[in-house]
Amino acid sequence: MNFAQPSSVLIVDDEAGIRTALRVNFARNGWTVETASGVTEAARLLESKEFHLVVSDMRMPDGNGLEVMRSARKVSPSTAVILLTAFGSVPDAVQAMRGGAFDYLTKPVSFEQLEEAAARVMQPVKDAIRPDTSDTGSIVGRAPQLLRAISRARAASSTDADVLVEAESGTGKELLARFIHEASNRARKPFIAVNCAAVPEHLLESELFGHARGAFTGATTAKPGKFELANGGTLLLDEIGEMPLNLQPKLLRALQEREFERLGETRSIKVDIRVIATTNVNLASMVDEGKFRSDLYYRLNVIPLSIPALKDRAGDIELLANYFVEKFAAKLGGPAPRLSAEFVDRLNAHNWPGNVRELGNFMRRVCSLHPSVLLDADCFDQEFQTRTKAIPAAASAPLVIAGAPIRQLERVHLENTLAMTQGNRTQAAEMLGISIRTMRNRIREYGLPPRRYA
Ligand SMILES: Nc1ncnc2c1ncn2[C@@H]1O[C@H](COP(=O)(O)OP(=O)(O)OP(=O)(O)O)[C@@H](O)[C@H]1O
Repeated sequence: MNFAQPSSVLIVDDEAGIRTALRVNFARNGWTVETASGVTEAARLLESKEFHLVVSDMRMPDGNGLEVMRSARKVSPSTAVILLTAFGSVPDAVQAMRGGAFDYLTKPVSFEQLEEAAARVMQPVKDAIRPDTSDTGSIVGRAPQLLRAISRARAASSTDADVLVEAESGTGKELLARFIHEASNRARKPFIAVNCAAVPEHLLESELFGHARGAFTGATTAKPGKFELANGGTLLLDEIGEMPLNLQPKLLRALQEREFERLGETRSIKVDIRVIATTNVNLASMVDEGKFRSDLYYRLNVIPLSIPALKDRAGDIELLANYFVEKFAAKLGGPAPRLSAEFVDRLNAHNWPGNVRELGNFMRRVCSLHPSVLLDADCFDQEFQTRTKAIPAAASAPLVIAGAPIRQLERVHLENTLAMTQGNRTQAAEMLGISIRTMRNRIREYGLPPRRYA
């Protein structure tokens, strides 16, 4: 099925006046417009033609906008859907985002607002590239899937709902969480991050909820937890899949009631926060395996967001490589080297299992070891070989035959790298461009002997 040309939009609303007004305005801006008066008619049109954009009212006599969105998804997952929700209806807005809407707008909607949202569907590039060289708040990229994630994050930021970001390690989950915070009306309040995998299990409860003086050995003073410190702002629960099962009921209650007690205290503390949780393991399968409570999963997953892996973002590898080169050059105070076409080809040919973090680390190494005006194929090869060379012949991992499952390849790559670093996980994680906790997760997942990789 081909897209109707040029930019095509389907307007779904039971009010004829709104349909006409939107038809006229979209057409004036060069869009090809079709309209439907309800869910059934919309479904019929969606089956006959593919649209770039669907703008649908949320509540209609024969159904709702979520059903229109489902019909669109079924035939064309790439069609963006903007839902128009009733003024002040937070549940509608949250439902729209949960259902995967590109954006939602609150009625009464001005055509300018709608055109602005629609423009993001069609011309998202300039919107997403921010020439900011600080470590936060700048999400570089223009791949459509990334832009969609950013748009959804922007839409989520104007609700107060909790968000769950599921994506591979190093794809920018924390960056997206900061983006949501900064775009929200909590921006002037604290953004507090807790890495659930990095805090030792026995300290996590007090880290999150605080403790009274004397609550446990070593608790010489009372201390507030991250929930309290984030009051008014946003709490990031990074690597939520690492939350121990015994702590999950207390976390669930804190999320539901926004109320908890410090360890060793009976007084309840109330907070006003937005929680963003991130994970690079599939939480739904952890629920199936009984490792994560389903009620907590559903409570966290109010607005699901995902970020595509770097290898699936055509064009972004070069863009990011240039961004990192400029960033390092700015730090060192010199001009940024250019990337030769061969260098870029080689970058594009690699599959970056550690995603943007791995690319950033690689570019930093290349820039510091090859101070030249042009980074060419040789620079790439030398640096890449240094990373992958010297896998000891004795490495116990078997050879991988072409066509073997990717996971097998990853396992072997991991084993080889760990063998190369004599089992030093931190060093191996740095080389692979993944975080130490991802390394820990993979070692566990693949059942590699933990003591060898201390
Ligand atoms: N689109 C991007 N533009 C610029 N920098 C990025 C982008 N994505 C990621 N980065 C950078 O890559 C590094 C890793 O990003 P981040 O920590 O947000 O990833 P993550 O998915 O949370 O990783 P992990 O799961 O390992 O915690 C950071 O230095 C971040 O600034």
